[in-house]
Amino acid sequence: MASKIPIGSPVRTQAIVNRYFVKAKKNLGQNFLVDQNAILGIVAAAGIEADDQVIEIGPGIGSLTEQLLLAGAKVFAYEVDDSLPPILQTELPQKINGVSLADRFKLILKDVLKADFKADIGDFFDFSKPIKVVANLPYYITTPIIFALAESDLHFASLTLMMQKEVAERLEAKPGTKAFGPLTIAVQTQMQVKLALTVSHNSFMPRPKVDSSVVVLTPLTDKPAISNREHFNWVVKMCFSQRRKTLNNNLKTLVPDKDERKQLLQCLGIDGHLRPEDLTIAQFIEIAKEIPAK
Ligand SMILES: C[S@@+](CC[C@H](N)C(=O)[O-])C[C@H]1O[C@@H](n2cnc3c(N)ncnc32)[C@H](O)[C@@H]1O
Repeated sequence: MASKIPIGSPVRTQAIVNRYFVKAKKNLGQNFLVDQNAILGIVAAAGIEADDQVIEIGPGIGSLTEQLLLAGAKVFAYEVDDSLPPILQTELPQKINGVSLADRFKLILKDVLKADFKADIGDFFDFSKPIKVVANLPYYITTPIIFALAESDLHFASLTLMMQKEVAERLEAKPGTKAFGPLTIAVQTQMQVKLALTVSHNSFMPRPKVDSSVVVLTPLTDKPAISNREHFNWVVKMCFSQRRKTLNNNLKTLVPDKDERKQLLQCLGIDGHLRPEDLTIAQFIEIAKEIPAK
């Protein structure tokens, strides 16, 4: 039996890939982190402290998981690739500060988009305490998982998520910019968005085509009142249906009558000649309130 890979080794990912002949599965968004600075950067951005309860999405071969455990977190992980758990069970530290791995780490083989968090996690976590989500996300689930987490009834302290740089830019965009759109608005009405770090594509194995960013999302304590979120998201989507056209044009589907449209915009004090990206989030909330739900 080959000797154990040292805990916290900066070449851990490469060593595990070599030892277990791991072939990254493109269809599962497998881009394993090889850059120790990036891994430690994610743990720092998440502000992991002893006994933090962390949900990790896609532990892969455990490069990030190991550092979460060493920082003192208790980790519950969702993974879909059934070839990986045996590697994790062998290569993760068997004891962390005198506590056994089984008491600090639990994995469920399940698509996180089908998660029933409280039922899946059971008594592994104390749900009266806040939970942190930390993940180097498989890119293909970035948007749906953010929506699913935002809608879940778990008490989150924060979501620290690695994603494609371009998606991160959309999340933190300001009005008046090209990146500002329905995703920005859906997220910023629920969470504060902070860009923590940018990670070069060279930090992954295999190397993706584009760079990534780590974003920290923190639930807003003072969320704007949006009574029907589905309706709100739909109105916003319709307002952006033709980005290059004016708001007045985009509103035609929602308010077909020209005079009614004019009156609505006048009443709200919004210039119909503006492009949708030039409106503020507060203005979208006002528009949605005036449009009857389907
Ligand atoms: C980008 S890799 C990250 C691996 C590891 N955390 C790292 O940073 O090196 C994404 C991981 O998510 C897993 N995954 C893909 N789709 C998933 C899903 N729907 N639910 C849970 N895990 C998923 C992949 O198998 C892979 O291990």
